[in-house]
Amino acid sequence: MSFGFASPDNANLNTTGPDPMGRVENQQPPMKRDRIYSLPHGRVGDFTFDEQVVEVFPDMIARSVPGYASILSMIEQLAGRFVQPHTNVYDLGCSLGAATLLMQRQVPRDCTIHAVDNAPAMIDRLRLKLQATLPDPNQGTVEVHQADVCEFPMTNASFVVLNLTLQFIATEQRATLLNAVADALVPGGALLVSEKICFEDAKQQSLLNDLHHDFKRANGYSDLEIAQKRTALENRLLPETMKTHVDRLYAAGFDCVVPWFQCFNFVSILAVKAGAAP
Ligand SMILES: C[S@@+](CC[C@H](N)C(=O)[O-])C[C@H]1O[C@@H](n2cnc3c(N)ncnc32)[C@H](O)[C@@H]1O
Ligand SMILES: O=C(O)C(=O)C[C@]1(C(=O)O)C=C[C@@H](O)C=C1
Repeated sequence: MSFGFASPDNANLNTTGPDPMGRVENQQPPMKRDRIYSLPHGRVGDFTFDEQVVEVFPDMIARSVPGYASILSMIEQLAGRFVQPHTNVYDLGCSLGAATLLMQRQVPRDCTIHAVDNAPAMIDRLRLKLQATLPDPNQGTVEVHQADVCEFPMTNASFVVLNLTLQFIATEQRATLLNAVADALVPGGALLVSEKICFEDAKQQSLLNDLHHDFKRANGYSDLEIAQKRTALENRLLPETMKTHVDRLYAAGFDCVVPWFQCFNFVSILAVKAGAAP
């Protein structure tokens, strides 16, 4: 089945590489296709961000998350708006630094972007990627940290990104993490949270789940791949409702909480701290 939209599949991602947004550019190395769940697994283990996943991650996320490239593009735009001079930017659960590298284009040299992830394979690959990039003296610097975002100290932050990361944190730890982000933000600073969500209404849940699976099928995943990945994520990716997210962000002390993006069961929310930027 093929649709008219520019899916990662019809963008021919096998022969050319992605830029940080997952768009096609010729100067990048070829992106490896995700075939992790293409053959039957005797027992499907819990999903982990290990070497095997890291190897195919850009292809996997682009073919699995509807709107991923759009969200990344807007993260760059939002960084341009919210990052304040002499502050820190945090990319929590940075993976291979897709958001970090886009934000860096908007972040002045007196700022530091802290790219944080607890998966050693992700961090090793990100460090190699950064070593291969010539630093631009006009842009902010990137510091890479292999750490648990729930324990990572944050201070003097103007923009914080949790792009598809909160969903992997134990639900009982989420409020503490969001409170820490709200405390670390300067007045007028902002947090962006992108998540897979669930729905209280059974019909909405079933419809958007089906539409997500149609999206995956249209991007070349088989029913077996979809089913096995679903099993692998069952205890690892724990979606919550939009109301749970919004209420918890207000409870953390944010002044304005607004869902700005939704594609099927994936959303992105912007939460702004009160006060004017100096
Ligand atoms: C779906 S990926 C995030 C994608 C990435 N933000 C992007 O925009 O391309 C989730 C990431 O969160 C990381 N992660 C999950 N739990 C974490 C934790 N407690 N501390 C740090 N990183 C975590 C995983 O290792 C993984 O790289
Ligand atoms: O929900 C799914 O089926 C997914 O594959 C989603 C998802 C995510 O949202 O992070 C899960 C694991 C990978 O990181 C890439 C995509």
